[in-house]
Amino acid sequence: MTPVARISAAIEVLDDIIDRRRPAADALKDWGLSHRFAGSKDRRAIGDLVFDALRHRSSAAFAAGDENGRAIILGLFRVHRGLDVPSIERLISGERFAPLPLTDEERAVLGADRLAEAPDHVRGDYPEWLAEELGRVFGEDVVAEMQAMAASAPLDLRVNTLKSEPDNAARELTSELGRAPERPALSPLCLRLPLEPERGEPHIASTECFLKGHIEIQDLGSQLAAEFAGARPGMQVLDFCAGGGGKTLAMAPAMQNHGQIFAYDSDRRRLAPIHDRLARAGIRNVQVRTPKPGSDVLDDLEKRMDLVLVDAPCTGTGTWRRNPDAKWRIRPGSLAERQKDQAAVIEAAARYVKTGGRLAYITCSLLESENSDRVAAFLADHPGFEAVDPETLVAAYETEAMIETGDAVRRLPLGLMLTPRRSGTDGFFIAVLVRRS
Ligand SMILES: C[S@@+](CC[C@H](N)C(=O)[O-])C[C@H]1O[C@@H](n2cnc3c(N)ncnc32)[C@H](O)[C@@H]1O
Repeated sequence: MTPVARISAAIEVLDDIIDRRRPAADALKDWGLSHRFAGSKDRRAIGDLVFDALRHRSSAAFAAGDENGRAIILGLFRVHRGLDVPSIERLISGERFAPLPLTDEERAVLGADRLAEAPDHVRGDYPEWLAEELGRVFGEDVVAEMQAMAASAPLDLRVNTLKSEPDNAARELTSELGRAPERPALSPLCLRLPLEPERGEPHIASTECFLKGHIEIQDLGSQLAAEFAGARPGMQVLDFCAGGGGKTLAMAPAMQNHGQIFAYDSDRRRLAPIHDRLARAGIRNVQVRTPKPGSDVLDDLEKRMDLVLVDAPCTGTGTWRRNPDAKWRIRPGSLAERQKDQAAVIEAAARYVKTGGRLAYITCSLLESENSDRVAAFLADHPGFEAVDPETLVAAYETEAMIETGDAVRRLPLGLMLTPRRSGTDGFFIAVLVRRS
């Protein structure tokens, strides 16, 4: 396909997403099935353009004066790819399968550079109904924070210190991929591969480095959230919402395979991939507790844990860089559902914390109604728990990792927040509570 035919295809897919409220992945898959002549490079280029358009959907539509697929693509070129109107005209006209040439009206709107007058939620590309929530956490930084959330994300890897160490893993990866990973200052264990649209995402899962368990794919924010929880050698730890095991796999090396992690999730299908991942990583101190109907598989752990990690189900607003479709699909009803889940999950998890033990509450959400409010509500009902001062959490990590985090980690009254703008990570919230009685 010619580049301009790919633009037409992206417009078609976007219209399908918008008109039929379809998930982007489904619309792209269907387009591929009905256009079998398109090769893998075409599909990747069309997918990249569609996802980029979704990242900037609101600002691009505003700049082009309409909300359909064509307007969003035109606005994207104008505002986010820096093309002036004559360049856009040249880009889309003249060939077979090209979008129709610009109309006079489109030319005028695109040329007017109206975006500076747009409301915050348009300039920051987030849903209007979340303006109050996001304003509450970010105040006057809301547009800058959300613009950073609208950028695309790099691919982060965590070095598994049970099997390798950062310099070796970086060398190994460089020789396998033909490019050197970056080393983000916030963690000695993170290797980062910035996105290279021309080459596409490297297929990490087929590298020797990955297959031998030297590295894991994990956003730096998720790595840091596990670090702040503070798992140490010899501890008894319950990962209460273990899912596919991202946090368990990060905590086990921090415990140097000493002590015990119990990995549990109420959904056995989500837990399933953890077995292979543990084996590949050479982890020996994890017991997976798969739920069984009619039996309490955590019964013996009550009030025995040094650390209980609650990586709570949430709206995932902190992961919009990777999943821009989700930001336009989230509804108030789903936020309310998640808040109920969070209250239930933190309550259920607390019974396993021993006196003097810690309860770490983590979300990949930016919304205080899923973060500090949930922690505050729990503390109000459970006077035996108190929040660890966020400054203390940062200081402990800095000592352990031998780095200074500066302003990259934001201190909220009850916990820490990571964001793309500050920490160059997905958005995460982490609070740690201690059980005093
Ligand atoms: C954010 S995901 C966990 C991700 C995982 N910790 C990781 O790092 O890969 C939240 C998990 O909570 C689980 N969950 C939801 N409600 C739960 C409950 N009441 N008890 C235990 N797990 C629950 C979900 O099945 C889901 O896997």
